Amino acid sequence: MTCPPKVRVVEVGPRDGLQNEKAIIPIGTKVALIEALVASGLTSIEAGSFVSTKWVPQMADTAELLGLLPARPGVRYPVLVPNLRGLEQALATCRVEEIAVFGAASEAFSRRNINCSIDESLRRFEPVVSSAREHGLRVRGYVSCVLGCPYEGEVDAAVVARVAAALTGMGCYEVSLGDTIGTGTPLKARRMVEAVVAKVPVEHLALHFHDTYGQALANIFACLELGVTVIDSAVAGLGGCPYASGATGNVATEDVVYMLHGMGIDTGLDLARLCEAGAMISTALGRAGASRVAQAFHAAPNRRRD
Ligand SMILES: CC(=O)SCCNC(=O)CCNC(=O)[C@H](O)C(C)(C)COP(=O)(O)OP(=O)(O)OC[C@H]1O[C@@H](n2cnc3c(N)ncnc32)[C@H](O)[C@@H]1OP(=O)(O)O
Ligand SMILES: CC(=O)CC(=O)O
Repeated sequence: MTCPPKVRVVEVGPRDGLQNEKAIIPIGTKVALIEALVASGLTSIEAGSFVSTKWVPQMADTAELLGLLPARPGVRYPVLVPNLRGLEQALATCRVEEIAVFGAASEAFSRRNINCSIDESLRRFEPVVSSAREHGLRVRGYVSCVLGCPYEGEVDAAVVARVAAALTGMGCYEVSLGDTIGTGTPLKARRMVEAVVAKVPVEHLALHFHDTYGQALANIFACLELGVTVIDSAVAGLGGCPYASGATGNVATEDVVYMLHGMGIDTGLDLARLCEAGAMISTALGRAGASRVAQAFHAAPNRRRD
């Protein structure tokens, strides 16, 4: 098997991980989490979203949060932006270097999540992407429901490829492929990425897999061989989507990094510190983290963690 020598991990815990928490998380806890993630070597940490605070109240403090994060050369705190209003808010913080627009490969999910059809969403994103780029921001794109939809079931990989190509075409430097409800399995994931790679160069793709059915690591493994070198994950396996009932968290960053390091793939990350960040937020949330690697290290504290 040929795998990339190096993989970039994009941490989405503070946004995707926390957006679905019922109790409002104190801003100090979010800052402490992000600081702990920075200490582990992460350089791309998705910090929040500029979306309707009625729809996702947990992200209502995003502007204030960004203002509390020290600027660090080489570290970015991307935010989700669904429309021009969100972009204005992001630009007003003077802290945002990168935004992400987020579409879907399922009509029903698109309507529930952002209240418009797939084509309407792409039309809506175009001025957001061009204006963001004019302001010097990097823009990432997401496609949700790439391996299944909570409302429609099966999703056609050709639609995933079409949406990913549209996002790339309008100027997204990278498109992250979201298995929002974690129903994917390895061969299906591989075939989906192959369909996308026929339209978007693999260097512009990232994997964003949720672990609802415990398949995320296997799915990532299956896609690494295709040349994908960017993986989204959330420390302690935090997460879920408010519009995908029953979906659990993202694949845990600790588990991804353990697997990659075990395969000789460099991430530049400190696994022990990632476990500390995961323990910190799990304690704050009052529950055990979902990372199997962190649990194993906790049970055998003298084992090497690199
Ligand atoms: C897979 C994932 O995890 S994706 C991430 C989770 N999902 C999300 O974050 C999506 C949340 N969805 C939303 O916020 C909404 O669907 C939107 C804003 C994208 C679109 O909603 P629409 O109702 O079509 O927008 P519309 O322009 O009509 O505005 C509706 C309300 O939202 C407000 N609004 C619109 N855009 C924004 C924004 N970017 N930030 C804050 N408020 C906004 C409007 O002011 C209006 O408020 P009001 O009801 O008090 O008058
Ligand atoms: C925007 C996202 O969070 C992507 C997904 O999980 O579908």
